[in-house]
Amino acid sequence: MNVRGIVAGEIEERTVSTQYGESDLAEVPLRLARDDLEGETRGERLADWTDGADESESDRASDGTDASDERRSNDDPHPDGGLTRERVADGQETTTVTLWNKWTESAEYLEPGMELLVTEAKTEQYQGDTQYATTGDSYVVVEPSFLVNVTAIRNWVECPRLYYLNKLSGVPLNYPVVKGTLVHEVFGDLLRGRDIEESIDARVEERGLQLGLLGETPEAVAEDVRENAKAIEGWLEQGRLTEEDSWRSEQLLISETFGIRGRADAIRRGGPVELKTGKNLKKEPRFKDKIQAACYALVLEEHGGDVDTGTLLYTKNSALDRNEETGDLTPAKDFSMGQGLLKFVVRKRNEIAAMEVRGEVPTGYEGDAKCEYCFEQDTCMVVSGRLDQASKAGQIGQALPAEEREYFQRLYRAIEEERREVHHEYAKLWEQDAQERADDDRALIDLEFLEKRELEEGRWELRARRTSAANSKIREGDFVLASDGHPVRGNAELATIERLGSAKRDSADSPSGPRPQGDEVVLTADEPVEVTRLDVYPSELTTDRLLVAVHDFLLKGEERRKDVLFGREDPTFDRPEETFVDNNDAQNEAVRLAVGADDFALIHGPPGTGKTYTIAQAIRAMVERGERVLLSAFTNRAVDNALEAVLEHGGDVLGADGASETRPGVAGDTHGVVRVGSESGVREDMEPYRLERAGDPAERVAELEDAQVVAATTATCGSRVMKEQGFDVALVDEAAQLTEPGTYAAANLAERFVLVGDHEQLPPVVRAENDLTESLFERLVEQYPDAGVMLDRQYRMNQRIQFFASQEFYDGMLRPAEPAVAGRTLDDLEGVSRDRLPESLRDPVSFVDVAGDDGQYTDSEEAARITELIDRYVDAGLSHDDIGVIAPFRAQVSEITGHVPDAVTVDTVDRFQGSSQELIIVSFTATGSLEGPIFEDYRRINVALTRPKRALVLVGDSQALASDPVYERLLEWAGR
Ligand SMILES: Nc1ncnc2c1ncn2[C@@H]1O[C@H](COP(=O)(O)OP(=O)(O)OP(=O)(O)O)[C@@H](O)[C@H]1O
Repeated sequence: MNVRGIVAGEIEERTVSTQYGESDLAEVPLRLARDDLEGETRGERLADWTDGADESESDRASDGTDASDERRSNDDPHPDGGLTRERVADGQETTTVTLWNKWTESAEYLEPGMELLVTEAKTEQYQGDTQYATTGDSYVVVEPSFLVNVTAIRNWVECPRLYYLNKLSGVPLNYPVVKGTLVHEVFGDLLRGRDIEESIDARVEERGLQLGLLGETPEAVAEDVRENAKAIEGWLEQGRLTEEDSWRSEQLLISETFGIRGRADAIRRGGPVELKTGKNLKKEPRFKDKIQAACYALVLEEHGGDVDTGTLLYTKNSALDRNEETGDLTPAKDFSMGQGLLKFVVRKRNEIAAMEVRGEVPTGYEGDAKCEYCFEQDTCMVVSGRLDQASKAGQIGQALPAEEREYFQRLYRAIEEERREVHHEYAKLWEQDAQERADDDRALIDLEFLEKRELEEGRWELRARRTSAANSKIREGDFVLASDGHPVRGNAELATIERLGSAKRDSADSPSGPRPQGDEVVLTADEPVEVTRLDVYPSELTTDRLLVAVHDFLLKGEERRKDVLFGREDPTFDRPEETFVDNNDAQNEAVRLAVGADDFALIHGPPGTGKTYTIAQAIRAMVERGERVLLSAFTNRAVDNALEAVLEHGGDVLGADGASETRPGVAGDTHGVVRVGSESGVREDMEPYRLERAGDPAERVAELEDAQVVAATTATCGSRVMKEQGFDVALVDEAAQLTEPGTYAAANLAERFVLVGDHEQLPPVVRAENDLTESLFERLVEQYPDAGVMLDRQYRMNQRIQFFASQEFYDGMLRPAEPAVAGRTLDDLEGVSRDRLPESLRDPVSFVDVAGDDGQYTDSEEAARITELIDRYVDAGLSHDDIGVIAPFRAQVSEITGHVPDAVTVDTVDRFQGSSQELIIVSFTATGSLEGPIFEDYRRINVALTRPKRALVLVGDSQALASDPVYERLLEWAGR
C-alpha cells in the first residue's frame, strides 16, 4: 500500500542487527494525509480568496512561454513560513514509518512539515497502533508534488553545483546546443515518417535567426546535422527490418508518484530512447545518460508500462572514422533497467526536492564529481567567490558587497517561492478531478475531438468542439496541456491555443437558435493528440528567466548601475534644452528626462495621461540622436500599443516613408523597427514588423541588428536571442506591473533605462506574497523622486469621473488636459442622447443601490440589474460595444456574461487594466461586509474607476460600502 503524509516531528536514525546483518533504519513520525485533505495546499486555499482576481492578460513570449500565466492578488492574507509546513493539519492521525537501508539517505533531508510518500509499504502492529515500513519494492519520495525535471536530475548526478549554475545563468546561445536541438527535431521528424533531407532543410531553415547570430551558414549546419541523423536513420532501419519495433516520438511525461517530469526523446517497445549528439566508444551508455533514461522508465512504469531496457543513441558514433577510432562504434547502446538504478534515481530526485523546498544552495560536496575535470570549474569558482558561497571547487575573485549578496538571497528566495507556487499548480493536475478543475476555471473539459492536420513545419493542427459554455482562464495564445482525457494519465502534449471559440449561444440575437459556428477550439502542437480536454499549464520558464535576470544584473552588470540602484550614487541627467512636446509641460519634461538620463528616468503616468504618446515622443527623440532603443512591456498588448504610437509619431524618422511597401517602418539598411515575438502573441496589424525566425541566417540577423527600435515583452527580453542584443536605452512600459527581476530582463540589455508606469494601479503579477510584489519602478520613485516626473493632464475622463481618483490616489493633481475632455458626455456620441435615460443615470457618475444576494462570489441581483441598465443605455442610443462591465470575481463575470450580449465586454479589473470604454458599469458584488480582491487593494478600485470616458455606473450595496471610509467617500461622490 502507499503511505502519504506530512513529517510531524524529529526523525530517529539507528543501526540495528537483523538476520541479514547490520541494517540502518530511520523512523519518521508521519501525520497521514486523509484522502479528502490530501490535495489541499496553501495555494489551493488561497485560490478561494483570489478567485476572480487571479488572472491577467495571458501573454505568450516568442518561444512559447507565458509571460503571465495568471495573477494572484497581492493582498491575500498570507501566513508566514514554508509552504509545506502549513499542511500539517491538526487532529490527523500520526504514525511512524520506518525507512530501511538506503532510504535512510532520503530521511537525512526530511524536515518536519515536508511531505513524504512511501510506495508498497507494509503495515506493522506496535503496541496497538498500526505503523508502516518500507519493503524491498518500496520507493520513498520526498515532496512528491514537486515536479523535478529529468534534465535537472541528470545535472545533479553529474554535480549538484552544475544543477545550480544552470539555474542561475540559463542555457546560452551556442552552437552545440542549437545543433543538439536540430538533431532532436530531425529525430522526431524521422519517427513521424518525414523524409530526412526534407526534415533537415526545414529544421535548419526554421532556426535561421539563431544560426545567423552564431555566424553559421545553413549548408555547414545541414551537413553537420546530416552526419548525426545518419545514425538515427540506421537505427530506425534496423528496427524496421525486424518489424518488432513500435515507436512513439517525443512526449511530455509526468509522474505524480515520483514527482518527475520530462520529455523522452522517443519510446520504443515501451522503453525510453535518449538521443545524444556526442560520441561514446564504450559498450555501455554513460552513467549520467542512463540516469535520464531511468527517470523516463519510472514514469512509464507508473503509467502501466513494464520497462526492462533503456536505449541511448550516440549519433556522433556513426560519423567517426573506423580506421582512426577504436572501441564500440555502434551508435545505439541498450542497457537493462535494474531496480537499483531506479531507486538511486529517486533518491537523487529526493535530494533536489528537499533542497528546493528548504531554499538551500548546493555546495558540490553532495555529489562526488571531480572539479578538476569539470569544464564549468571557473564559472563555479567565480559565482561562489562573488556570492561568497561554500563550494567544493573553491572561490575566486572578490565577493559582492554584503548588501548586494543579501539582495540576491532575498530575491532568490522569493523567486523560488514563486516556483513552488507553480508546482502547486502542476500538482492540481492530478489532485483535482476533471469536474473540479473545470469548476475552478482551470480546464476546459468535454471537448469533442474533430480532426488533426499535419502542418508544413512538422507540427499539427488539432481541432475540437466545445460542448459546454463553461468559463475558464484559458485564452487564445495560451500554452496549455492538451490531452485525450487526462493531462497526466492519458496522452498529453503542450499545445498553443490558436483560436478559442465560445460555446455560448448569443442570447440577444438567437435565444433558441442553432449553436453558432464559432464553438471550435484550434490548437497547434508537436504531436497529434486526440484532444478532448485542455488544462492550464503555467510555465516555469518565466520563473527561470527571473533568476537569470537577477544573476545577470548582479554578476554581469555595470558597477555604476549597481551603485545607483543600491543608493550609493545618485542618478545623473543631462537634459537637452529642447521642446519635445509643446502642449503639455509634464510630458515635455518627461521626454527631456528620458533623453537626458545617464542612468535611468521614471515617468509616472496616471490613467489616460498620454504615457504611450510620451513614450513615442521620447523614442522619436532618441532615434533622431542615433540611439538604438529597446521598447518593452510586460504584456504583448502593451508592446503593440506602444509600437503603434511610435510608428504614428516617429514613423518619419524611422523611415516609415514608404521606402518598403511590405514593411512600412523599414527603410534601407540602417533604419527600422522590429517586433520580436511569436505569431500568436503579436497583434495582427504589427505582423509586418515581426521578426521571422526562419530564413536565411545572414538576412535574419541583419534585420534584427540593423533595427533601431526593437520591441518585445520583458519575458522575450530574457530569451537567448534577445540576450545577445545591446541597446543604448531600454524603455519599459507598464513598469509598475513588473517585478524587479522582470524589469532587469529588459534593463540588462541597455546602457540606460526609462521606466513608465503607475504604481497607483495594479502591482506586479506574482503567485506568492514576497519581495517580488514591489516593482523596481515603485521603489525608485520613492528612492529618487527627482528622477521622475508625473504626467498630470488626462485625455480620457469627464471631469466628474476623474475627480474621485484624482483626490484619493493622486493628491488631487490629476486634471483634464483640455476643456473638451473635461466636458465630454455620452451626448457627444452619434445617436446617443442622455435625455432618453432615466433621470438617475444622466450624470456622468451614478450609483445604483442593490441590496444584493448573499452569494460569496456572485450576486444575481446585481447581475440582473446590470442587464437592465445596459438596456437603458442601449435605448438611449449607445451601442453594446461601447459598454464595459467590471466585476471582482470571475464567477460574477460568468454570471453577468450569461445575461448580456457578446459585444459587451465583461471582465475582472485585472483584465481591464490598460483599456478604456465609453461607459463602464462596476459590479461590487459585496453584501454585508466588504470582502474580495477589489476591496483588499485600493489600486484595483482605482483601475476600475478610471476606465470610463463618458459615464460610470456603480452598482452595489450602499450599506456594505459605507462600512469603509474610502467607499463612504465614494458613495458621496457618486451622489447617493
Ligand atoms: N500632448 C498631447 N497632445 C495631444 N494629444 C495627446 C497628447 N498626449 C496624449 N494625447 C492623446 O490622449 C490619448 C491618451 O493618450 P495615451 O493613449 O498615450 O494615454 P495613456 O496614458 O497611455 O493611457 P493608459 O492609461 O490607457 O495607458 C491619445 O489619444 C493620445 O493621442
